[in-house]
Amino acid sequence: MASKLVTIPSNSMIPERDIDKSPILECINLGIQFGGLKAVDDFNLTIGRTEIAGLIGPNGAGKTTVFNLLTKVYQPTKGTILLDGKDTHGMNTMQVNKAGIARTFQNIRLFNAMSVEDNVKTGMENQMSYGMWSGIFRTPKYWKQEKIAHERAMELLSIFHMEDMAQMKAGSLPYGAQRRLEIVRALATNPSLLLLDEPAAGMNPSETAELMENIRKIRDTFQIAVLLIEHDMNLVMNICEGLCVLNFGRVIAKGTPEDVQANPAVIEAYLGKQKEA
Ligand SMILES: Nc1ncnc2c1ncn2[C@@H]1O[C@H](COP(=O)(O)OP(=O)(O)OP(=O)(O)O)[C@@H](O)[C@H]1O
Repeated sequence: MASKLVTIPSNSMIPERDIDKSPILECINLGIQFGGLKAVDDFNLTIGRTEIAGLIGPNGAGKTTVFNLLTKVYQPTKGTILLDGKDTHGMNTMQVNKAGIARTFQNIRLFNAMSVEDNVKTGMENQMSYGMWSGIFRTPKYWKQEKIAHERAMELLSIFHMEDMAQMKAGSLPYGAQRRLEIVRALATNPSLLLLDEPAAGMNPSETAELMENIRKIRDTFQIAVLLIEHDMNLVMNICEGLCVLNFGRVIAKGTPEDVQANPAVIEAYLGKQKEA
């Protein structure tokens, strides 16, 4: 047990139950520079296999840039990202998704003209093994995989009680349901780490409360890790087991929500500003 503990960085936020397992994500001295701007610098973060972690900080702190680095929208200028112990260097967005990272976006990005079910199925494309010809000629292999995809899509939609919406156009859903659909689509890729970029943005308090329950349910059901960016402090403090606070691209605090809330640097950089608002 002691030797396993040595591999976990002392300042990590990993919860007790994950401490004897290898972390799902390790960012080591990660950084990216845009011209003269170090948008993210010396970013170190370790996430446990079933941890719900939060990435917070003021506007422009570098949170979404971290997500873009993890998902290879941007290649880091320096540092290393280990996903389940494997270096993701050189991977592209599709490859890193196949390796286990899925995300949602700050601004909803659904295929509005497609049905809810088909939106979910787009998340499964990585796992489909029938070729173009099977698709065109609708071979038995195609229908078999379609049946499996349909059942899986309905099962995932049921997490959010959205089965009845399966045939509706995604663009016609109410706002909160569109946000939930984005999460379902991300889950359809079978991730081991789910990145949620401001999942509660634009939601009313009861939708936010339901979202919190659903994030916990996702973690418990699929035994995966969740890293979320969120400005809703109530949600963050309630649901996250560990928090990492960014300011001007650098980590200024890490720890439990209680530790972070009491940290003077955080109060000044972020929470203080919120209180004044
Ligand atoms: N492609 C890019 N080119 C140049 N600068 C960029 C690029 N992407 C991000 N930045 C800059 O990097 C910094 C961090 O931006 P980022 O969007 O990651 O912040 P954030 O913490 O997610 O902010 P918010 O909470 O407002 O979404 C900002 O100064 C932003 O202007």
